[in-house]
Amino acid sequence: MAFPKKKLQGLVAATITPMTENGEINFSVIGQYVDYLVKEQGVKNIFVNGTTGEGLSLSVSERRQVAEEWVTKGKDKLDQVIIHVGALSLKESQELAQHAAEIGADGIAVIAPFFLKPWTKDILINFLKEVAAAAPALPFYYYHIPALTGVKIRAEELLDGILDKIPTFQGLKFSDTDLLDFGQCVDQNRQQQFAFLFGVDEQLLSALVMGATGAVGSTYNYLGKKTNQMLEAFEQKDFSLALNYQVNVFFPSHKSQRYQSCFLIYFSRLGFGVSQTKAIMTLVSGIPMGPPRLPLQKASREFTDSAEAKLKSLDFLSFTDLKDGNLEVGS
Ligand SMILES: CC(=O)N[C@@H]([C@@H](O)[C@H](O)[C@H](O)CO)[C@@H](O)CC(=O)C(=O)O
Repeated sequence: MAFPKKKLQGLVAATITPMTENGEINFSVIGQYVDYLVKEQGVKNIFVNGTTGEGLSLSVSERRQVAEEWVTKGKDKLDQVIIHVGALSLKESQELAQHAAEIGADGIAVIAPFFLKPWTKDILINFLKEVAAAAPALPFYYYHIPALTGVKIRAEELLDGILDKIPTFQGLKFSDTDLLDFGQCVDQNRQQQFAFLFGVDEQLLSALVMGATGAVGSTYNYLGKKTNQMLEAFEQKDFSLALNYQVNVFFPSHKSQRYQSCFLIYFSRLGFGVSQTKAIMTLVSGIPMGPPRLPLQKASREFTDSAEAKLKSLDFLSFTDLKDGNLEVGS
């Protein structure tokens, strides 16, 4: 099957679903959100209704509306809009896949069903195949996130011969820390033009070494610009600069001076997930993301106050030059 679209590569922001204080979806800020990603973060690909977007906590009707809003507002601004259409019900998943095709999305992604689970590769493939068939003109991505789905079938095993079963298969979104599995996926599919999109932001540099062609993640909503600089350094083979970005932005040593100023490590100590992502994105972008939906809880006041103080101390919107390995602005 020939797709007219160019290969999905580079950074893909896993979008947040903005909500009002009373838990309804706040469609009114999505246009502004698109502009923020493109202009402030240099990110032109998005992944909608995934984990960060609380896709599985939305009704089917809400998922359709959210997808539609992103496609509409992203028209002529974004390069690719990928819609996550995974669901426990095959029927719902197919409906969402068909809908994504109708509204002009650029691709669909599906996680493994996670309540009544597929226990073998063949069963999982059968499920994915049925969903993909509902949108036969759209590129299909498998979203591998075993820690959340509990489906531990190795991605490398799943990819073996996948085009025979799912002709629209275009790539893998790999949200797991098993870099051996990821590396094998890349290595064993060198003949194919698949996209290998890594989903553990703090480990992206290692995944680039293993052959990642792009990345999907929550932090690219507000760390897109910085991470693009890391991708550029990697591309230029300036590995020490690339490492500097990854280490400074995501995981400096606990003992180092930088620890106090590091972004993700600092926040992960306070507890980091979708709720905290919403709070940080609101602070950094100025666009209200609102609370998450139950069963998630709003980030605590303690977290938000502490995050705000930290962001101010880091002068977060204007990082100093990382070439010096220095992120310690005003702290
Ligand atoms: C479990 C989880 O939410 N993982 C995130 C990461 O971007 C994660 O937030 C980041 O690596 C920080 O830990 C993404 O893989 C999820 C994602 O892409 C999505 O929202 O679908």
